[in-house]
Amino acid sequence: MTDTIVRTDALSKRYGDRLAVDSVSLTVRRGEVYGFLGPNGAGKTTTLRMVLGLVRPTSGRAVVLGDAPGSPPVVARVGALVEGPGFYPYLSGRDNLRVMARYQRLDDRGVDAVLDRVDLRSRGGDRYSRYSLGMKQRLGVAAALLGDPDLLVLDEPTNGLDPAGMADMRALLVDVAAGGQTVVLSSHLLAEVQEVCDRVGVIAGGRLLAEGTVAELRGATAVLLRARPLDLALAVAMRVSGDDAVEVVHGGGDDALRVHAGPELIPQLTRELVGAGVDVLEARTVERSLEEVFLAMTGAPMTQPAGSAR
Ligand SMILES: Nc1ncnc2c1ncn2[C@@H]1O[C@H](COP(=O)(O)OP(=O)(O)OP(=O)(O)O)[C@@H](O)[C@H]1O
Repeated sequence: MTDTIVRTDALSKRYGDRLAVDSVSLTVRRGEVYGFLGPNGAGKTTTLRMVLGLVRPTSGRAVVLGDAPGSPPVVARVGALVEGPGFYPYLSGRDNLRVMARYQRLDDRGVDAVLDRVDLRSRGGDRYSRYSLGMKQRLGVAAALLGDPDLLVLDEPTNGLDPAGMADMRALLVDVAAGGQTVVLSSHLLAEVQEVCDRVGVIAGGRLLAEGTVAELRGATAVLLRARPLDLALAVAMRVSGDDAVEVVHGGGDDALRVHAGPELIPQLTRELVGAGVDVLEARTVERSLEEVFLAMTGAPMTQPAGSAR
């Protein structure tokens, strides 16, 4: 069995003169939670739709579970939540899933199992229209889990959820991946992707800008140093770690040094600084957030203005 669950090669989609997805080549491996991250309009949904066989690529191709997207053997092994699922408001969550199970020629027994997995069993008899948004989203994941698929594709599964609902959803996705299923989710929320995903693909303007683990994308850690006097500290830090490895960072009237080095340099740095008569107020390691990484890659902030998320 191959360990590559999804592979796209130069996958592109053009709508009129707009290239919605521009030569995206990504790889999703078995058992991981893969985050497809980008601002609204970046091309996430279109890419996921091509991976699901719902949209035909203009050029390039996708291979899913070793086969063409949308082919019957692949469809049977993929569960998806792309755009709101069509649930009947007046039926209970359980009955909605029963309808879907029948539609997929699955027997009813799996219904309670998936309700259990999304922690909705005790509320399975309630009408869908009475569910909170978080419960509705979890029911959507339950529907995608029917038939025990190898791959779960979720478009913005936490969109619109409150922090508690997001935390529930994250825990659910980690649990799904721990059970051996592969999860691909899209999101425009960096913090969320940072917390839950093993690997991330960053997309903007239809192009895949980077792909890797969160740690790889953030790059090496740095040491943040608050010391006085700063100019003497700068000279010492440059002597210890090289001229190019030190920069002055300005923040709220409290300038500090950022030294591009790992935590193993902190003892030597502080020793030399103190030896040179510098007062060391703080020395700690810092990692770039994905937000900073995104900014460095695109020159534009990732965060959307409030209310612009769909
Ligand atoms: N059916 C379509 N016809 C024309 N243009 C489309 C169509 N679907 C998407 N687009 C355009 O393609 C671009 C990418 O859209 P897409 O929905 O894939 O982005 P996204 O990253 O999923 O964003 P969002 O989070 O807002 O859904 C957008 O500019 C969008 O307007």
